[in-house]
Amino acid sequence: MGGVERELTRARGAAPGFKVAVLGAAGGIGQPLSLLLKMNPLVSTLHLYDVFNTPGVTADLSHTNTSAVVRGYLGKDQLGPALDGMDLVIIPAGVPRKPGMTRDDLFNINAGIVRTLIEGVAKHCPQAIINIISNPVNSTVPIAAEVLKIAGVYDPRRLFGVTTLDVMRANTFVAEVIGVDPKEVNVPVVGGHAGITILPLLSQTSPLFSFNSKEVEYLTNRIQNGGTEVVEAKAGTGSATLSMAYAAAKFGEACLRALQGETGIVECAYVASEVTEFPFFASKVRLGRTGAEEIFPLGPLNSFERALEKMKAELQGSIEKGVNFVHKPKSS
Ligand SMILES: NC(=O)C1=CN([C@@H]2O[C@H](COP(=O)(O)OP(=O)(O)OC[C@H]3O[C@@H](n4cnc5c(N)ncnc54)[C@H](O)[C@@H]3O)[C@@H](O)[C@H]2O)C=CC1
Ligand SMILES: O=C([O-])CC(=O)C(=O)O
Repeated sequence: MGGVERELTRARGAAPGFKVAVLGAAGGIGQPLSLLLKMNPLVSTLHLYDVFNTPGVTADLSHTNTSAVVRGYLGKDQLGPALDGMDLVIIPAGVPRKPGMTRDDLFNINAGIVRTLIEGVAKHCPQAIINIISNPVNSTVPIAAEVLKIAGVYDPRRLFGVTTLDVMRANTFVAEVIGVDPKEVNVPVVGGHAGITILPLLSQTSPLFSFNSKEVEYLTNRIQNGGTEVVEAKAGTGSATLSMAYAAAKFGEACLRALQGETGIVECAYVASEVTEFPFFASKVRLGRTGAEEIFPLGPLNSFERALEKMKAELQGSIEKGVNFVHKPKSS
């Protein structure tokens, strides 16, 4: 960067707003997510970190005439500067699924990536709100929690697994069935973010609607398998990127609005929780200046939804796998 550019960047860096880092910014989710964040007036500084192609993505994005200052960081030596002073860190780094794979099949690669990135967060911006997108979310969030605990900076209110795409899918598919604008629909989706751990509470859909058993079965299946629907349609080239970027931008914005002091913001997310027997569970969360300020109980469930038992082994197993990963000796 030349002297004049540096001066300009420095001057613009003083604009009010939040500092946001995207880790995995050059990827399928990272690029459109970074574009949406660059368009967000709440963001004053946007740091793009990846192990690949961030100079190109940064140069490209920096030509959009919105006020956020965008800076690129490439490779692990630049992780520290990418994270210094960030208010919000969004993590879509890691490999996506191919047809025939489960999210858990990504564990062997993505667990280590998330551990390293969270070690960076613990060191360089321990106060930041963290939004984890990298799969398997049911395990990567417990991994992050353990890493933050070891570093002595764990605040469970600040750590979120992003499940907004499950809610967006639920709202979209329910709106199709009842014939309304998806913007008017809100379906809480609880549990986790994989297969049967994704539990849409169709009995609590707003506006209230009474589905017959065929509709419940169809909607539950479609919401639980929404990710696989995209993986199969993309036929080996990846998983949901555009819808996920939109979902992550929405959830990130909700976190920033809450940090700014807006009240009454409620979103579903996968968080440390005492709402069920599971130490991590996705449910409705009230966001505030300190992160997840209130986790709502599940509310009245019908007999279909009460089948939490069905997800028990899978969710508990994924959580334990994440915790154990951090406590076993590093292989490299
Ligand atoms: N939570 C959710 O609802 C969803 C989660 N995902 C998950 O998001 C993740 C990313 O998906 P895509 O963007 O489609 O994948 P992608 O492969 O297109 O992009 C991933 C990016 O991460 C980068 N990366 C790899 N190792 C890294 C490291 N150590 N540090 C920083 N960056 C690193 C890669 O260079 C790449 O640019 C996958 O694990 C996928 O399963 C995808 C959709 C929805
Ligand atoms: O299905 C995948 O692998 C990606 C994902 O989590 C989703 O789209 O919900």
